Amino acid sequence: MKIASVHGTEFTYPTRRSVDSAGHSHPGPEGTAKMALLTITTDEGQSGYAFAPVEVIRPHVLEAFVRKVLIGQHPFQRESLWQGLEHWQRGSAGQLTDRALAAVDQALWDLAGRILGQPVYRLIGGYRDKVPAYGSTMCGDELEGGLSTPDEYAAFAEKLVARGYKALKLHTWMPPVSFAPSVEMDIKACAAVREAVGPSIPLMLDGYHDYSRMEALTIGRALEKLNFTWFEEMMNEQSMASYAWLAGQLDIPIVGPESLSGKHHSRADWVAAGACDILRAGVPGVGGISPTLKVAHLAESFGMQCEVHGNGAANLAVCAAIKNCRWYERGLLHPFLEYDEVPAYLNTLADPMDADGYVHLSQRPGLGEDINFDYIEAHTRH
Ligand SMILES: O=C(O)[C@H](O)[C@@H](O)[C@@H](O)C(=O)NO
Ligand SMILES: [Mg+2]
Repeated sequence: MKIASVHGTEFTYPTRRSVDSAGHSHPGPEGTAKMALLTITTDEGQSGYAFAPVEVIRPHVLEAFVRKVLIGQHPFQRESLWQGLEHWQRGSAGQLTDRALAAVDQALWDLAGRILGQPVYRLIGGYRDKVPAYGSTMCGDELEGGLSTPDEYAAFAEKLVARGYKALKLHTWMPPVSFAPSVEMDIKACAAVREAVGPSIPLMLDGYHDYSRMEALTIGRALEKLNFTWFEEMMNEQSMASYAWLAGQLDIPIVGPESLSGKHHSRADWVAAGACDILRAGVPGVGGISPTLKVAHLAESFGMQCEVHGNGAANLAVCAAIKNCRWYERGLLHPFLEYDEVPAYLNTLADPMDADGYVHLSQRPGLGEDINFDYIEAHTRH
């Protein structure tokens, strides 16, 4: 069995999510977005799939790098294929991104599951069949009735608890919001949510990502008084020393790194430097399911949790495969958007959550995404 073809299909789909100048998503008018579906097919006709941003797996990336490494190789040789792609990254002038490696690794895992007739979460560990979710809000905004005031965060938090979430994470206000960043507003939002949901619901803050050490310390001390569960990405993650300093000043667990590049390599440095109390890795951000597992196993070796960054079938599979991840990040959520609405390119949700706050793993072979191939075909940009 060998990999015979690799191709990307660019398609459009309707969305009400828009992205601000800092890359944060917010509700917006009904519009059209683009997505790509990566398909890796063997010489025996079996295919594995992964969704990715169009620019991540654009034709140049597939032709200049991915096909050179994959074509003619056994599809189960994932580690060798991943290492081959990582080798190409250094000389790619930034064209071969970690997210491209992630899409390829994800599609190879999906392919293996489809060929073997097994869900990927069982192939990579199979620790549990359902995972408790925390509701992860969108970043704050200036939309009346949205997430524009501490009281609106509090009202939304009550709705999320009523929906079944057993924990909540606030993304608060960030530029370009006119009054952001604001230490005072962040603390007020956290206090309002704690007041609204009561003392027993685990709460986390993932606010502005570039506070100074003293600003972060002020917020951290307030979160300790509010009995928050963790404090995430409050300073520039390129300064590991700042995180090590803050972790030494606070009792509340510091979570990271999320956005930092360097895959499992940089995360090993954070553990060695004591820069975080809980490690963080997401499949798109660290280059795939395979390196995310390496981060999770690294964390476990040091007695640490690894909280997986982000939603989606691949992140969910990792959460279900390992013991040292407490939550699945379900989001991003907003009062104006219905997260449970199935995207047009799927037939069913990748992460259905029951009334008790558990997300159940699909038993479909592969990553379990119920892909609407007819929709994608009909909306493909040729
Ligand atoms: O910074 C962002 O765009 C969001 O916060 C996003 O990364 C969100 O998924 C997050 O930080 N989760 O922890
Ligand atoms: Mg985060």
